[in-house]
Amino acid sequence: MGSGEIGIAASVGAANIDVFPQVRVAVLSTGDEVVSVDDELKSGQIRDSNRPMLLSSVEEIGGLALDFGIVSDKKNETETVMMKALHEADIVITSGGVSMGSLDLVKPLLERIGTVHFGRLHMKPGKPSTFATVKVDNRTKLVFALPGNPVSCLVTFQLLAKPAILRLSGHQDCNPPHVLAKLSHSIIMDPERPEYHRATIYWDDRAECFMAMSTGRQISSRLLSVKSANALLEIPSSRGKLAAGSLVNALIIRPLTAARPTQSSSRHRSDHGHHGAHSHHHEHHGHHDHGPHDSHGHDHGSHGHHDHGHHGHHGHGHAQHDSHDHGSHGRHEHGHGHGVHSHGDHHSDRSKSSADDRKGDKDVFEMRVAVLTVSDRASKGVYIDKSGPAAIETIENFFKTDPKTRIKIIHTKIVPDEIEDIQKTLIEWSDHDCDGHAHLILTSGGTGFAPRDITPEATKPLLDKEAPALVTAMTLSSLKITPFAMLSRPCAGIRRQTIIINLPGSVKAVVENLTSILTALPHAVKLAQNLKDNHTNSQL
Ligand SMILES: Nc1nc2c(c(=O)[nH]1)N[C@H]1C(S)=C(S)[C@@H](COP(=O)(O)OP(=O)(O)OC[C@H]3O[C@@H](n4cnc5c(N)ncnc54)[C@H](O)[C@@H]3O)O[C@H]1N2
Ligand code: MOO
Repeated sequence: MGSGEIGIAASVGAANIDVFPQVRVAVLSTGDEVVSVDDELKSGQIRDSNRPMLLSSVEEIGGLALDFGIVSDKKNETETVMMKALHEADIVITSGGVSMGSLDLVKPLLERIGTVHFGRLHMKPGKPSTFATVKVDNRTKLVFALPGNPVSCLVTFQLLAKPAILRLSGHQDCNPPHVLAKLSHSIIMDPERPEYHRATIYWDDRAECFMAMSTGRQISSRLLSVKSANALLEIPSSRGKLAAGSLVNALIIRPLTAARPTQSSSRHRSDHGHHGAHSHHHEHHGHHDHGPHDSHGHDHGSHGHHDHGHHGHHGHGHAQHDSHDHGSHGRHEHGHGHGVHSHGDHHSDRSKSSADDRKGDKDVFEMRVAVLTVSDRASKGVYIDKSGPAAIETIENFFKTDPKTRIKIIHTKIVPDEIEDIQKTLIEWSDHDCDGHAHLILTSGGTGFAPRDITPEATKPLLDKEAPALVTAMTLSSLKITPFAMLSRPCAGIRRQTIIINLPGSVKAVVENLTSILTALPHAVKLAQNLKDNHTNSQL
């Protein structure tokens, strides 16, 4: 009952009315690596964000939340706590321990004590979500065993557990309400699973429609992707992108507010405003639908958690492992306040102010980047080089809102597909002995199968160490977009203190390949310079 209904009851003299009892929901976290928020965090451990998140989600919708704490990955302990929870609650919600690892004990336990109705869902995030019923004292109890990844946990709570709690609380309409919303930017779809993409929905007075703005990188360990999210966009599984301006179904998970979202969590969104119906809010800046503007959580996303997945539920190491990979993303959150503003906003003003904010900050790392375009025709002026500028735009955009990294383009050059020209330039840019060497050299072009494509052959002999995983990362992400990615033969590695990375020649491929590795580069560059990098939080 809301206040209106209470008023009606009062107006007819109904001082006492029959209501449904509060639904009792037990919440527990599983995992040896998981520690409570007030415990000291040791190496290999991760703070329990799921339990506080689930407890408050239950209370938000009127349930009675019962805290059953953290259960270690021991068979007996899991069973004892589960049985206690089942006795005391109508619904038990667990998180973690439901994928395929040898320590993922929850599913086998549920199979033993009850009926598992589903143990996997074709959705992203939330694939290992499990639902079971268990008969206790002749009453049927519901168990939602949700994935451990915090974002997956919250999303599946919204989609699976919340409707059940509402139903048992007596609500008739239990599914999340939905509206159609227009994407304020493009989104790269997941070729395998339909995705519930976290977004902020707001009404646009001028366009007279709801707009949906992604919360940024969608990897399921990154809790910042649920910050300020009031909707889950239903993104179909397919190849390619859903263009800016597309209408999507948005499931509302939190009340809409009157405030237009500020540009928050993602670098990917920094220039989206100019797409589609939303264009009047921004000064145009000439960027178009390139990769870095997409919200393409799945590229990173799937790598991240599938990797963990293969190790199953052996928590140790994950948290630490994660922190390098994902940690750097947290920094991008500082974009707050830049972005979707009212009329007359100057993009250039925004970049200036964010650059100014960072000026003089000792923590800011200035990454010296050099870009070499390798192309016979561009070097002769037969066509204008677009790939070099695309690489520059991609890297600059990516780090624009990163308070800790500033990009300085120190050289650009176009050379023909000649080993000698390429090597001469790479040596010059990396061997400059005083502080002037490039931290990062990106080459574009000459990585294919054509007879003149020799950039990798020119690069390889100059490297002191190869970095094949950078190439793997690029290949894996590009293969999701096109099978022709396998026809690129880049190499990457370190010469002295300079990281050199070959990128393919086409603008699209440059953007896609570069985007897939940028997140790791500041850390890589600092390591190559022998500089310390800070420890970061894997859930941010
Ligand atoms: N062989 C397969 N492996 C995995 C699959 C699969 O289908 N086959 N699915 C992957 C997907 S998708 C997900 S999601 C994860 C979920 O696995 P679990 O539910 O078993 O979760 P854990 O391994 O226990 O944890 C995953 C991740 O989350 C961290 N975690 C766990 N609990 C908490 C908590 N309370 N608060 C914060 N963070 C938590 C944990 O440390 C891990 O890093 O499985 C994939 N694998
Ligand atoms: O399905 Mo997992 O829940 O993608 O992260």
